Amino acid sequence: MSAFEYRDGELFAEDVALRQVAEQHGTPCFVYSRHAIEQAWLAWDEPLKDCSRLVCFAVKANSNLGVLNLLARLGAGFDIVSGGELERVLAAGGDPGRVVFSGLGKTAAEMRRALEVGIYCFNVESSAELERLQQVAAELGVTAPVSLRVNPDVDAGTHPYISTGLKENKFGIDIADAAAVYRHAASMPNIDVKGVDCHIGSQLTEVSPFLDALDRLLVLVDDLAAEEICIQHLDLGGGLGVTYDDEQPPSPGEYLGQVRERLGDRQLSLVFEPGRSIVANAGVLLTRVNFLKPTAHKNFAIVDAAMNDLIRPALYSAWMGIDSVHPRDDRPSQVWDVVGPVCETGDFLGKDRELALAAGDLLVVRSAGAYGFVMSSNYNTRPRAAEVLVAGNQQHLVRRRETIAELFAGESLLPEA
Ligand SMILES: Cc1ncc(COP(=O)(O)O)c(C=O)c1O
Ligand SMILES: N[C@@H](CCCC[NH3+])C(=O)O
Repeated sequence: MSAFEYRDGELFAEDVALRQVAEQHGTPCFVYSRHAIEQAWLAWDEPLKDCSRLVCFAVKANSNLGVLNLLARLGAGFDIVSGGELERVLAAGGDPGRVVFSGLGKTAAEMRRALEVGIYCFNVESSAELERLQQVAAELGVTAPVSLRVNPDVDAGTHPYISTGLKENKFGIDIADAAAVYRHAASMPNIDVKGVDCHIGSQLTEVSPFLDALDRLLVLVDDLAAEEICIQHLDLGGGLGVTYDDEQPPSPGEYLGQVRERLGDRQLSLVFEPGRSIVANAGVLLTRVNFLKPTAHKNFAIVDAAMNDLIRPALYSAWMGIDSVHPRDDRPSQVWDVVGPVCETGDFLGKDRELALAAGDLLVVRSAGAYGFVMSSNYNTRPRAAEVLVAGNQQHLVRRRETIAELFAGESLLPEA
């Protein structure tokens, strides 16, 4: 069963009509399917069942507490990139012992908190970060478990804004310098060298760049072993792509099979940090057509969701599927630009889409479960959308729509002159 299917001429999320979600919670609204998240999680976890592994959901892809709670109950670990994400994981019932901390700008306060709660590993991205972590760990009288995030200089073949493994990218430690940094790390009293890490980019639709990166990391692992620096785990990051349109990315099972083959008889635990491939196609953005505006040059469907709700089309020219919740064949279909009300020409959700529309219709933007709500903003003083998680015939409001008053909270007028 697919999570979002038409039944009797209207679109359902599991056993709930999306029309009903819109009536109950309004639009715009993100709707997630519990079943789809569970299935996507299993697609990662099952192929690794027989080995020492940690699958850490990349919280940046979708940090809703309900979603994190569901994944925590399934036994997921979490990949975080900020103190805020750590607190979300803890609030959602995640196990800090299954958390990896990525990101190239960790503050001393973030390091301290992560050490206090006992995370699984820090993915360290520079020598300067290593020095700071040593200092913070020494102040607390503990040792910090560390992987170095290595930049293997591999082209992920994805959008330049989400490619992270080339030497001109800001991420990771140049693979040519990695052995020296490991030697230094191994000599530090409060650093415990555990693993090696890389993440070469997001929305990869081929396995080969991952395998190129892996080959380079394995050379490093073997060189370090010869120096008696023992790497216990290999973290290959996230990055596996999904189908938005006609992409045909490998399944997690195919990808993991090829990775495991490459490892030979090395005794390495495996860590992965998938984000998009677990949640993207488990979510849609539900929106209502506010006005239709046909012009001599273009037809615009002005909907109540905008770039502040879903920025991927505006930011990466990303194509995301758009469908009617209740398609009608009694109207002619026409080609529409589906746009939001924000005062930017870049505020579109989709261009040149053939749809049979009338004002008041409900639409969904597909594949919006990853990098959707998490990248939303209050631009144009628009409240953030609600988030609903559907499970069978149940709807759970996992985040209510922001109120206008909340948008002002924390601001103040100037003192009187
Ligand atoms: C360090 C790190 N790990 C994991 C991810 C998750 O990537 P994806 O959502 O493509 O699986 C990202 C984002 O690209 C990342 O920067
Ligand atoms: N935000 C990006 C992915 C970023 C990956 C973060 N490392 C997207 O929507 O495709």
